[in-house]
Amino acid sequence: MTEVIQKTLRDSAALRWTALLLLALAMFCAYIFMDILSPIKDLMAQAYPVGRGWDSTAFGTMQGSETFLNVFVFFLIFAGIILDKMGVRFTAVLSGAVMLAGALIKYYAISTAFHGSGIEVWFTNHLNHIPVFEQLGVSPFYEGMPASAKVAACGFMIFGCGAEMGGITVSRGIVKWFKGREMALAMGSEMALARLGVATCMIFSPFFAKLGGHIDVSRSVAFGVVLLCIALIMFIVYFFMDKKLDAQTGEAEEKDDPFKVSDIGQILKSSGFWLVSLLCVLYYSAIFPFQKYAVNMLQCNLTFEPVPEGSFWASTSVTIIQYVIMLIVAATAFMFNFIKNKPAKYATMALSILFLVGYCYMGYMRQSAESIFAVFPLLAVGITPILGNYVDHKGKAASMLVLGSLLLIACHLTFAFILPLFKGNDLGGVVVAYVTILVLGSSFSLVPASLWPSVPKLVDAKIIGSAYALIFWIQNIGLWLFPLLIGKVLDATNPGVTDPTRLNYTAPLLMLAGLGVAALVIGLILKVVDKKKGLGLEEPNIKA
Ligand SMILES: NCCCC[C@H](NC(=O)[C@@H](N)CCCCN)C(=O)O
Repeated sequence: MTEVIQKTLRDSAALRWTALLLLALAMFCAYIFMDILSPIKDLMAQAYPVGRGWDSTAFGTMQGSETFLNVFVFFLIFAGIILDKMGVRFTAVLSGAVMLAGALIKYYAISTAFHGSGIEVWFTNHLNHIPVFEQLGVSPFYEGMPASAKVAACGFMIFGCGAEMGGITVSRGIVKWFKGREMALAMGSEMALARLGVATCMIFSPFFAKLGGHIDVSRSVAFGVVLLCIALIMFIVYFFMDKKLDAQTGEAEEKDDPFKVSDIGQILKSSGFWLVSLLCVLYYSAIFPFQKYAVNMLQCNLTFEPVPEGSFWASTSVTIIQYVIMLIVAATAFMFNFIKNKPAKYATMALSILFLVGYCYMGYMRQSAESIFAVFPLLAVGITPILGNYVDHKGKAASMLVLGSLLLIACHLTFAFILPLFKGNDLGGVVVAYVTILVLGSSFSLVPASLWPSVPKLVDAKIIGSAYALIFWIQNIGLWLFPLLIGKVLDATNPGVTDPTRLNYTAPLLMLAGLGVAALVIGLILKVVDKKKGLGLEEPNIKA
């Protein structure tokens, strides 16, 4: 008698990768919105109608608001509980709707309709002091903050809740569909698409703001809002796939064996969980906050020759060509994971490296810090899935965390002490900058590709959502604190410097290298604990 094996959606590679694509595309859109105003800080500083009159403090306060509710109102903890109680599909759609609601508020604050409205008058006169937060010294607004920045910050806080909720939901969704299969490759691919989102935003936000020769900053935000509508649609389509999967497996995770708040105690008792969380906050605090200052750090340490107006290197078409090259690098690097034939595999890799070199050359010819730093997310796009694939088949996640921290330290020290030696040496400085950024990009692939897929090895599947939420919450404290600290250290170590391209970045870079040292120590302890307790972090995800 032939046995009939019941196949579910996740047994089909095409369908589980489709589920991943839906989740990853939604996060791609979310990452674009996260940084939508970052590349147009200079435009936002100009007076209305070109910009909105935001000085650096207003801009920085608005940018920092993304993590505010997650950290200080513990929203992420609630998000984790919602995820464990309600399941992946419900939370995915909820996070998409919350992101969109926050984004619409931010769009309204920056639109021309807000200017001169009653709401603008109200916000100008209110919310300058919020006693409960002021006592903690963490007020989200300040006296004199432009009303548009305040309302945009409110929207961004709400968006941040949705985005981080989306982040933990997607992680849990990937565990649900890929556990025991190519889980790290799937997580690596999702993060690669997120990095592509950052690069897309860096290129297209200024493009939309300046479209047609007439500056309108709200167009950039509108572009982000449209993408978040697409993100919500992706989550809704995923909802139906996930529902079908549960119907097939009969898992109904939210009904059987329901989550209890007391389960969180179980997570907190795991030493592996604490070590991974600490490593996460230390490592990411030396990366994401640095990303916000990196362009300025390069401007301070490199010498750029202005590119003549009207030349090819100053044109819009070069932006588009660079973006297309970026997509080719990403696509060829991704294909590398799936090609079995060895010569074809290495030919694809060579092609990817060739286009990467072309991309770097274009960055150099454009003579701007932004175009040089744009290679940072690109390298992560290319190699995060490759490293994820390695973790799936060979393991070694804890060793990769140690190596990633070592590279992080080396890069920040190079930026602090070696790069300034090349000031005035155009080509030498750019080569040192590119090599260091590329090494930092490898580190930024090693750690995420090994850290996130390790979490399911540390806690029970039933409470994985809360575990991811707790890690994100701890990480968000660092993401809120370190951009502020970098600014303060910069001010303290550069008294009287008024030219923003002449700042000395040694002290903040040393602080970031210090975070790397702490992450390295935690990584080494994690390796010891892993061996002693048999956590399985060095083991492959796919057992032959
Ligand atoms: N499925 C998501 C895995 C985590 C990816 C990770 N993102 C984060 O850690 C976010 N909490 C922080 C995003 C902050 C951006 N402003 C990543 O490596 O991107």
